[in-house]
Amino acid sequence: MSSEKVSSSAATSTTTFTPSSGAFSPHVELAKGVNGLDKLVLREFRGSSAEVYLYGGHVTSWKNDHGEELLFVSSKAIYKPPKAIRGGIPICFPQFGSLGPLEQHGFARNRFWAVDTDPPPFPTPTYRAFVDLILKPSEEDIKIWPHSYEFRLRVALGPGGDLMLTSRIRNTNTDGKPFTFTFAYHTYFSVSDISEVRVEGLETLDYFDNLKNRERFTEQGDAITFESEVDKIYLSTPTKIAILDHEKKRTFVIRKDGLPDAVVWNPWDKKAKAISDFGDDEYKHMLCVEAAAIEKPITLKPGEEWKGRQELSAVPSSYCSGQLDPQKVLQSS
Ligand SMILES: O=P(O)(O)OC[C@H]1O[C@@H](O)[C@H](O)[C@@H](O)[C@@H]1O
Repeated sequence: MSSEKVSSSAATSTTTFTPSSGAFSPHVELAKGVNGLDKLVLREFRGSSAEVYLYGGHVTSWKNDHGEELLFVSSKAIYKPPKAIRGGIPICFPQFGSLGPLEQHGFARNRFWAVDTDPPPFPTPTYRAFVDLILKPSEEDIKIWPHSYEFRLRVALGPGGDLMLTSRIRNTNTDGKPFTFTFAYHTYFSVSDISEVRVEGLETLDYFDNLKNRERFTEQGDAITFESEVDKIYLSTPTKIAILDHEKKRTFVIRKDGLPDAVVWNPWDKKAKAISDFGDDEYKHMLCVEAAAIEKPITLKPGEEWKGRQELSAVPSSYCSGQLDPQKVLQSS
């Protein structure tokens, strides 16, 4: 199946540790971030980089080989529990949004993850710059979501600067019980001006509109552009979605696997003012396009594992010289 559920009764052994400098490859460095929080900095030799906080297993920076930041992080972001960091790539698990009894977007984004020193083998190519993190429930977590799991997150930077996130979630319940979850990579892309941006790949699809009691609608045939608040969950989306930033002459391409849905969110001016860790005008410079599994929640029996992957590329303007042709971007492999 596309979400790559793998059944296995083999017990997995995990070693986690609090990182110290020198524990990683030359492409990965442990550093102190805001408020003294641990972060891992990934660097590729051409100059691209990424940063991941252990708090939230949260990617907060992705830069191309010119050192340009490709993700949006709010100037008002609070790097402190229980608030998730506003921007970058929060992980929504085990619940997307308010679609269940847990706190909004679940708790993975405001827990401290650990470095996984001995992850099970990866089916995807191993890049030089990568880090493996793991989240397991604490006793407190089990009180609010009574399940045992291992959530492994690999963050990898490709030689050309592509950013890959792979999540592997395994049910390790010993009581024989399955569990069910929804999931999203809540990626905040940095854009020059939201009014100049369009999204390709979601035309004609059905979506739930969060601003209209999650009623179901069908998108028109045109590329999606922005002139007011948007909060939609597109269903059964293609494996590639493109975000075209005309002013920056840059196209982001999202490739995804195991994540059929895509959330598109921009709070616009009024909602922006109501979000305490978000600047009043910052909505102009961000767009969330979130690879997700929401409409059909994932159920895992004990021993089963689910995998969900997203790969982000930023195609520079020269590549799209003249007119941007999203179809070519979408059709290329
Ligand atoms: O403020 P939060 O909890 O990070 O959520 C931000 C937004 O996240 C989006 O994914 C949701 O669709 C929105 O409804 C929500 O407002």
